[in-house]
Amino acid sequence: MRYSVYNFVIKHQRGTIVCLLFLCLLAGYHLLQPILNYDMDSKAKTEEKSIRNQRDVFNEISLLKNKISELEISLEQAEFRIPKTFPNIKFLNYKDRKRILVTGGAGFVGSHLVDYLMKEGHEVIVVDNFFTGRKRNVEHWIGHGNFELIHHDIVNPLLIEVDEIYHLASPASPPHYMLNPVKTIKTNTVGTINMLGLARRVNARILIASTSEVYGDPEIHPQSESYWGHVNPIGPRACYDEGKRVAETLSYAYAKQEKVQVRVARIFNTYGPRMHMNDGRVVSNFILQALQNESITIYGHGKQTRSFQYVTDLVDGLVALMNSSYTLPINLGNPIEHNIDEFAQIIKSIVNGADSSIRYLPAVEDDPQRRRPDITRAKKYLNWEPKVSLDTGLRKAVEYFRREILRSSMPIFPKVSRRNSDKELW
Ligand SMILES: O=C(O)[C@H]1O[C@H](OP(=O)(O)OP(=O)(O)OC[C@H]2O[C@@H](n3ccc(=O)[nH]c3=O)[C@H](O)[C@@H]2O)[C@H](O)[C@@H](O)[C@@H]1O
Repeated sequence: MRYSVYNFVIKHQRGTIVCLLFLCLLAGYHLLQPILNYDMDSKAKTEEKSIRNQRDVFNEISLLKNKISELEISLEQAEFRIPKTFPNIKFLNYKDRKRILVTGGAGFVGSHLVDYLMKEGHEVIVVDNFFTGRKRNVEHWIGHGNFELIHHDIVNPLLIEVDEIYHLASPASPPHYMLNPVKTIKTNTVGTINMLGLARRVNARILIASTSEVYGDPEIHPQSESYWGHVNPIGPRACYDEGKRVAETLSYAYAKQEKVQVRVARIFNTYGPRMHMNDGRVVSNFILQALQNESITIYGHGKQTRSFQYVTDLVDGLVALMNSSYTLPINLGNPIEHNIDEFAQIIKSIVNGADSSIRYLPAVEDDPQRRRPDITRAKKYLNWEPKVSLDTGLRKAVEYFRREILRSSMPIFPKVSRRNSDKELW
């Protein structure tokens, strides 16, 4: 039998091979089919997955693109706001360099004083609660080795080591100081006690920023330092007027009892760049109204008078007073007097194209009717008098407010390089 199968295979060699091949192919097909099917399934799935992945990647890319453009905007703003180099300063050796504290140093007057002291080469410590002060006013010094900014309310004690203190912290614009009268009184009384206490502890000389408002609605004209004033102790301005009067009283009590070296500046109306857009005082109000062709608001009859000094003149006076040996109060102001009606016309003539009408509003309660400093003392003891004319100063203020309006109307601040700009730091 075995022999016959063998013979049959030998005899039909080709047919047998073909049959075997066919059987092998059949078996192979059955064996490979699941694998082939699986491969096709997985290929489809992989394709689907890769499409999904591509979609995810695309979404992520557009999210990242949005993030990048947000970062680009922030960077552009930061580049504009924070110069990479600092304004030039003088070099002072260790012996001449003082550590100077400026309370309210991020405010309008304070920040101009900080610029002056920094440029002179001193170490300056600014303390501000940012109620009316703004970081922006001193940001060109942030990061400088001689500069320090402390967010602190002087109503609470402060323990630092300094050689001199300029105590300027307090809101000064009537709408601001009337907003929270209790806080205004606290700042000028408790805050002043804290600063006088600090001056006593570290044996520092302290300059107190007082005000023409200590004269109230004056019955003497012009006002000299010997005039005791005419203040309504319970009126809406009393929180500031009486607060500053107590600050002066405290200063001389500490001088007499604790031998603290005090200097007292009675500051008259001051204006210039870095005043707040919503400061509410006459200079900023009139300029902003004229620039925007809105009507100019005069409170009362407009015959009340003021004398306006440019901020850098005031800074020169403050520094001269601090460095002098004169200890009684000193008026710092510009003796050129204008009534508010005239002042409105002056602003209109300086702001090109201003077409504002004049609108008379009810008078402000207890508004001082005449104010002009007698600066005989300042001339005699400090050799100081204002240098900047009203026209020059107002043009700078107008330019500043023009930029502020532009700035507040733009989503991204205009790219203006302020690097090494020693002239205009605002
Ligand atoms: O600028 C300053 O340095 C002084 O400003 C204020 O004193 P005040 O003179 O009343 O300041 P303004 O609010 O600018 O008022 C000046 C005059 O203009 C008037 N005014 C103000 C704003 C306005 O829109 N329209 C207007 O007619 C006021 O009624 C006032 O008669 C502060 O009380 C002082 O401490 C500060 O030293």
